[in-house]
Amino acid sequence: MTQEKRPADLPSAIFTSPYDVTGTMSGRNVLGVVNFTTGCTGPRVEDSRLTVDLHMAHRADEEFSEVWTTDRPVETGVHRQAAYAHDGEYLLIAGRIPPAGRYAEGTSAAYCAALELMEGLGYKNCFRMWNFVGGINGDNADGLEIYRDFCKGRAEAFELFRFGDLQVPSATGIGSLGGGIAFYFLAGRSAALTSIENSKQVSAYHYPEQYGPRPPKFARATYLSATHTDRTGGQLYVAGTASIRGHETCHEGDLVKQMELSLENISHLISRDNLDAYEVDRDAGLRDLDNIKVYVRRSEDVPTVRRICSEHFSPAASVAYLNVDICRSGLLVEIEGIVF
Ligand SMILES: C=C(O[C@@H]1C=C(C(=O)O)C=C[C@H]1O)C(=O)O
Repeated sequence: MTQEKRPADLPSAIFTSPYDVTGTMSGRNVLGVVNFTTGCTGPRVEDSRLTVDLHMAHRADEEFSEVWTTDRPVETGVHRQAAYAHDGEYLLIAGRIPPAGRYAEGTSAAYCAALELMEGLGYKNCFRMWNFVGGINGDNADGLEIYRDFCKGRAEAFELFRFGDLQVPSATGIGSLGGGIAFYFLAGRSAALTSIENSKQVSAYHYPEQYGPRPPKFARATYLSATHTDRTGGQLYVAGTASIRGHETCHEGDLVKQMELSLENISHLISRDNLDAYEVDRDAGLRDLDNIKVYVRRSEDVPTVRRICSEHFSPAASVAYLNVDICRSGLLVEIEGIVF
């Protein structure tokens, strides 16, 4: 971990054992604890701490917690079904849509509640969203794939909030082992953000209709900095990235090639070549990534995925492997991370 390098005015998170959350805080305040665990419960404020349980682990030995911390004092609260915590500069908000036959309406309502709260408290710059979708590749009650159903609801909520495509945050939309759909968002008050696309991929919000009635609305990455003029010292939040070129799934059935293309997509995304177009003066690489989550569809692929990751990521980086389904049934692996 490279926590000491992080500017105090930008958010930071670490991965830790769920049994050691308090021990690893070194005097910082906790904005929220996201548990990747063996069951899903609604987000809540527990011991004045925002706590989220996501059903993303098959066994106790796979569990971990992602802990967001801050130097500033934290306030927590509950708004409709969402629970949140904020420190005057950053807000973490989490919600959940319980298991249902259809998700678009519930997603739109839950997203609207969260966006409404963000707007009301003045955290208008949402820079990262994570979505955990139970039965992601299964069908809803109308025969529409659950991921596509979710995308429909999300697009509707963004429309209601007049959230333009160029403002969408980077995101992850990934399978979970149960519990309906759970999500958490990060938003800033005064921090500046730039949405970044990958010049080698079609923007997700422009995917053609073959992938569902409404496209997935997210950016490939967001650059978050204390001010608009800071084009060097900010953070890069890399969205869940898979073996997709243009808008097409590549290398179906070939794990190693999918890993290579996913890594290549991230390399290009955070390289000077791609960032130049956004006036972000950075040339980052895979070795700069931290808080990496690697989603692997087939459990038997995990050892190979681990080996390939160890060849590309810094040995100091935190990397979590999660054995869950991925938004397109042809995808075997997906990777996200943060350049702090
Ligand atoms: C892998 C892709 O999409 C996935 C789905 C996302 C979503 O719907 O929010 C975001 C990133 C990925 O987790 C992709 O389309 O490239």
